[in-house]
Amino acid sequence: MANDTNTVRIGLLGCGNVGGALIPLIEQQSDVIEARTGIRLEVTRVAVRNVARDRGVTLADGVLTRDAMAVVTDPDIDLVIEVIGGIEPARELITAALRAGKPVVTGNKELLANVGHELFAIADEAGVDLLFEAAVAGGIPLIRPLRESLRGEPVTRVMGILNGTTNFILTKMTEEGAEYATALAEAQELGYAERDPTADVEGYDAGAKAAIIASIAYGSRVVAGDVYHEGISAITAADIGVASRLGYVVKLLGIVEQDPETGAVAVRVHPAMVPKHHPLASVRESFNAVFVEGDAVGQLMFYGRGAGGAPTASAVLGDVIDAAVNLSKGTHATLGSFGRATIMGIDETSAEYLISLDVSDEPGVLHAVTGAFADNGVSIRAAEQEGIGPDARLVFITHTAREADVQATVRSLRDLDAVLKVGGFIRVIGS
Ligand SMILES: NC(=O)C1=CN([C@@H]2O[C@H](COP(=O)(O)OP(=O)(O)OC[C@H]3O[C@@H](n4cnc5c(N)ncnc54)[C@H](O)[C@@H]3O)[C@@H](O)[C@H]2O)C=CC1
Ligand SMILES: N[C@@H](CC=O)C(=O)O
Ligand code: NA
Repeated sequence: MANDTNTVRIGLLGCGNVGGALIPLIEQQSDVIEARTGIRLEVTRVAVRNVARDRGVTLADGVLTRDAMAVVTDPDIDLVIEVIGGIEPARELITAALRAGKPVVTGNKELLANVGHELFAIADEAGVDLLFEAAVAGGIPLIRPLRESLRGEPVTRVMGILNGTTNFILTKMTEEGAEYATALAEAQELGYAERDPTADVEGYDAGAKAAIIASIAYGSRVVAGDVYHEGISAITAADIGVASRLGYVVKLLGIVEQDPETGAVAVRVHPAMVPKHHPLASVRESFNAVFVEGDAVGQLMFYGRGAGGAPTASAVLGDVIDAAVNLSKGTHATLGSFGRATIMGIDETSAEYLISLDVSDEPGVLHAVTGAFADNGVSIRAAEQEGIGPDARLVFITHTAREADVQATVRSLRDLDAVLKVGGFIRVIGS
């Protein structure tokens, strides 16, 4: 912080969807922020990859540079915001900023879910903030409630829609019959998707967010590699149609649970059929929603814009103000020290399952198929036949069953001569 003024001079790394929305927001709010905190925020330097690009924000001469490390090490910079994304050079830049005693605000879930523990240790050692509300569920305040308000809560489960891009795609496919590729292109155009949208559609982005949530909710370190994930790229219009006919919508869910006896943590991301009456079913477009369930507090739901430049910039700015106030007082927030979590694999989790089968039209098929379920200890809650003759398809929904048993059932079904194809396999959550 400049010695003789109340101005906190910000070095902004990245000026894309988020950085580009943050600059005008800071300009618009700076008088209010100063009146409330006594601190004036000033975006002093901005690092981007391509300085020639028109990014729709007006910056004074000399503010833009391609050299992000020069911004971090500039003695005129008090606080650093990282909205570049990816592991490197973000990791190197944040490390350098923290070691120089500069608080950092980031929206980079990929980085935090992989090497967050290393960066938090450096921040603690340096006695400065590393804040990241924007990294999980964009503009929704979730990290602060989890780490502050719910600190003493025995959290049993956190479950939610954690990726705006995939929720946008699924909404367009469900409501408008849009093609997957067209809906993805629109999400990219609207600034929701990651630079490489594979992270969104294959569940890595939601997985990174789920790992961060698990670490904070259970106070033990969960990393991206611990998360089981399936994305939405294999979801077809037919899957969405079957789900709809049966009274469900398809959502990409992140689920974080702890075994109350062993303390082991299971973190998974996969498409799921959610009953139409469930609150998560009504979460549309780029909105996110996160259910937190605790023994004492019961059920909480956090809802709002999980992606997009302006909502994410809002979360970044909240952190920037906190970090600036802490800097002026010589204090900082701390996450505490996290040991490594014991991880429970997907095999040990439970859900209901929809399994659909293309079968041959011959006597005894139903008997053989239901036998495969029974042999593996999986009980059937509902069954129906779609079509007749050679096009017949059997659709089953199980009672709650262990994933390992259901996977064994699917293997048994594939071994049956009468089963031509296991055409659909999707977990059912929230019944
Ligand atoms: N877009 C969204 O809805 C959300 C994004 N985030 C996160 O915020 C971060 C930024 O996201 P977006 O703004 O959407 O990305 P973007 O791709 O639109 O912008 C990235 C910016 O970083 C700059 N950049 C890239 N490499 C650089 C380098 N080596 N040196 C200097 N500048 C460099 C680019 O020139 C660009 O200005 C990512 O970590 C993302 O996961 C988090 C929540 C929501
Ligand atoms: N690509 C992400 C952006 C916010 O985290 C998403 O679609 O949710
Ligand atoms: Na958030």
